[in-house]
Amino acid sequence: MDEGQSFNFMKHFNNRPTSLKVELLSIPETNSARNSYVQHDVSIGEHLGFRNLSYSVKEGLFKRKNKQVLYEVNGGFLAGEVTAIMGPSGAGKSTLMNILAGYTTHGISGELLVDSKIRNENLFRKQSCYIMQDDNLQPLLTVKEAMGVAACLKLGSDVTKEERQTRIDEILKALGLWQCRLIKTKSLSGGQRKRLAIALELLKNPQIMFFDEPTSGLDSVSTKQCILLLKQLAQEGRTIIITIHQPSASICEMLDHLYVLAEGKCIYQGSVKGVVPYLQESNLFCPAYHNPADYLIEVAAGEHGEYIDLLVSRMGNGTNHDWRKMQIGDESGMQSIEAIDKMMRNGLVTPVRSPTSPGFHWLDKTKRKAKTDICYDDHYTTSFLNQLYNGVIFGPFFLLPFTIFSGFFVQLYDVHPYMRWIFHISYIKYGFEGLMLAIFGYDREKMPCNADYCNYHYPKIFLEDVDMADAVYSYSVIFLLGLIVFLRVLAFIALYLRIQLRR
Ligand SMILES: Nc1ncnc2c1ncn2[C@@H]1O[C@H](COP(=O)(O)OP(=O)(O)OP(=O)(O)O)[C@@H](O)[C@H]1O
Repeated sequence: MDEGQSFNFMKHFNNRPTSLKVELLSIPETNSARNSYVQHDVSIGEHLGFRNLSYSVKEGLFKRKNKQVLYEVNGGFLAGEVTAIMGPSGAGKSTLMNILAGYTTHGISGELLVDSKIRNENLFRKQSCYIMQDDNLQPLLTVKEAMGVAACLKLGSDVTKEERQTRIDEILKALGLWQCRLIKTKSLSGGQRKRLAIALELLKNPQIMFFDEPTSGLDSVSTKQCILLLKQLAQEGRTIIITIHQPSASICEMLDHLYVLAEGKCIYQGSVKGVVPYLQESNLFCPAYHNPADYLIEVAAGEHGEYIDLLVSRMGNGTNHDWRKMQIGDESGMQSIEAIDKMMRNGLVTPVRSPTSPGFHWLDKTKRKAKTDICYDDHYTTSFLNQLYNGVIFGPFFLLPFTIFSGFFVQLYDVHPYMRWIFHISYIKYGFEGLMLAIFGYDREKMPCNADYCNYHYPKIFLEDVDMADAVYSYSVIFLLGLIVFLRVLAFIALYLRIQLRR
């Protein structure tokens, strides 16, 4: 988070003392804290929910006019996830957040739920915290003093001084604030201030944490680390809800769940992966290279036409949870990971190091792509280069020389001897040769000819003409299989080196 100081706080955070880890409330097995590939069944896994939630305020002279801000919105946020409430300015994000956090209590109708039961507001206040944009830190206190004051106020009298101190130390170390414990809060950087605000709240170990614009005022690196920290908090079983303005694509990918408001209604709730296909079904096509979150906000702001009512009705104003199911990784990825998981359990496959090791990744990729790699265009666009736009640029570069020197356009003895080697490594040549031999080779009988003379009446003549009379089918098969193995090994080495370099 903070430049210059290599806190490496995420490492500390992962090794957090068990005292800071939350005993899950009654969060059912479906929560994603344990497995991001699990498909969620909101009806049983919902931690924080709201039904038909409306909010209106009185405004105008003598407060006679009624202004509706939220219109019977519904939603459910799971423990173990980071949920981002998004929407254009004035959509009702802060209003919804304030209601959910229990800050706004008047002018509301509808139900607020915890674990699918009407929530007890007193209990909820103890279980939750709200971290505002403005952190309100006392400028003249040091980090440790600020924690000490907060601990005296938040922890009950049954907690001894020593226990308080231990807890403070643990939290400061876990959040990478230990090195700056003696620094006055006014001298902290933006990222450190944000972490201190979280540290203060962690003293009472809340189950549900609300953050109003946690990334505002942070640079991109600090923003990323802030979201990572929130993800870690979520992975310990907490329900994390944030409001965020136009997250970058990389930040967006880190969010588990989006809840998007437009004009006080819900136009989308679901995974980040679901945004593009969801909009496509309403004929809203997010341009390539455009951040889907930005596009969604543009749609919510009405920049692409009158779609809000349609999206609200498709989303059932927040009752539709279908788009939650599109989790990280496409379905084929999920299936292959599940298959490899199964193989590992059965002892058929042993990972090189851990499920995130290059061996695992390579094996997974190999398995996932095995069926489609036979087709070369898929190979160069998705498997080899992995990105469509890279494929468009580099694909022809790799494909064209091998196509030209495949034996279809020019033949071996027609080209300069210096260039003949390309024939011998052209996978298209071997594919083409194998195909031709399978069709016309092996003493195939004469082909039908209705004219007086057919040059290729005898398939052998055709093979001689295309310079394949001496070609051997098994060589083609061996070359192509060898190439697949070679590329796979190369991919493994590349992945391995990449991971080694990162360490
Ligand atoms: N107490 C209030 N009195 C009058 N209008 C209000 C009140 N609270 C909210 N509103 C109105 O409700 C609408 C939604 O406000 P809210 O602050 O929730 O929007 P927002 O999505 O958080 O916007 P921003 O991103 O700009 O903060 C706005 O038009 C706002 O003026």
